Amino acid sequence: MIDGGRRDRGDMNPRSPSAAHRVPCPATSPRSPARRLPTGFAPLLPLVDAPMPDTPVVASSIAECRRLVAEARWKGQPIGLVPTMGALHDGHVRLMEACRSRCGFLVASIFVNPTQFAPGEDYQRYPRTPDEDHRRCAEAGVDLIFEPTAEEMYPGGSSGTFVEVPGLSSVLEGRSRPTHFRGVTTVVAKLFNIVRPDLAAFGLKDYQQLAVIRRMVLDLDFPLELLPVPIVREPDGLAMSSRNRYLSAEQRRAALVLRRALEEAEEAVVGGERSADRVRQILADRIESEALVALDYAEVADAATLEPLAELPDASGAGPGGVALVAARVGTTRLIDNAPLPRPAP
Ligand SMILES: Nc1ncnc2c1ncn2[C@@H]1O[C@H](COP(=O)(O)OP(=O)(O)OP(=O)(O)O)[C@@H](O)[C@H]1O
Ligand SMILES: CC(C)(CO)[C@@H](O)C(=O)[O-]
Ligand code: BAL
Repeated sequence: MIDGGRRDRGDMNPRSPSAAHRVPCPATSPRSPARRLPTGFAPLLPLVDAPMPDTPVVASSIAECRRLVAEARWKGQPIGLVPTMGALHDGHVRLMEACRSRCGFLVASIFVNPTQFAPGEDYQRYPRTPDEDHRRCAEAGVDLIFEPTAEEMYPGGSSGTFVEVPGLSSVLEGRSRPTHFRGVTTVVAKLFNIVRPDLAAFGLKDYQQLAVIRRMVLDLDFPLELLPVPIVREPDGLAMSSRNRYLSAEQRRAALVLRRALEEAEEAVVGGERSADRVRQILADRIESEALVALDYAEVADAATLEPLAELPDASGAGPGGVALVAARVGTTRLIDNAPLPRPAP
């Protein structure tokens, strides 16, 4: 059972500074007024072995991560986990804040997972911003950053075992990225086994990813609660994404068409449209009207099973109803977005 908010981190100092170290907390952080030390001391902070309650510890080994989480669990603190691939933005911070408010000890993992990238995808050039990531984690109240190397997670370079959720993994994103979700579920299963969280937060921006992970948790009896977090958008509506930084100013403007298409689909359904095909057409027409954007898919699916709908379920029924999901390329950058569709009046 998750309860919490209580933060007792006084014993969190790692005994082995070589295996885990503390993130120097920014002097401006509201969380750590006691840590405003003279500048000259800053480089020594990771080596100091005295309690420093408001800064995350960074563990790069599985053993160290397990040891630190075990200490917190032993103290009765509910454990929260936010898995990320780094290049953190406000969407990630929202996940951390949502999880923070429900747990006593918050772990954020930062790992660009090679097994979810196909050859030719952007694994090598995926943005890596460790210093800024650590600063954001500190501000968001993360207690432990788990930041392993690829060799630590996949000794020898690959995994001998994969976790797969067939069906759900092969539609939509899975059609364009056939090995993607197998890599996601494998690494998330590993993270769940390493951290053994009570609560794990995932963003609704990656709607299908959450559906796949939910199914894995159910089928493999992971003893944890999933916390879905709504999409965080830029003020102009673009869904925040680490990959947005690949976009030129012109592409950034063009990418707004994804959100506009979703808004038009919602408006059509509010106006009484029941045909999923017509809503798909609205999505596709809007996205294809933007010359810099190449549509990958525009789907209207059941919000729980992700099966394509023929008709949008009306307000006489119960349950989640429909969801519109879109993916497109803007130059070489692949972006996704989605929106729940309201239930039209019967
Ligand atoms: N705008 C957002 N709103 C809510 N959650 C988000 C948002 N962006 C990412 N997340 C969530 O953060 C977690 C980590 O995602 P990830 O590190 O891949 O970031 P990302 O911005 O989605 O990157 P990418 O550009 O590679 O898709 C996932 O659960 C993801 O759904
Ligand atoms: C869940 C995840 C961290 C697994 O690598 C990744 O797919 C992501 O960042 O959404
Ligand atoms: N957020 C999804 C990670 C990926 O595209 O690989």
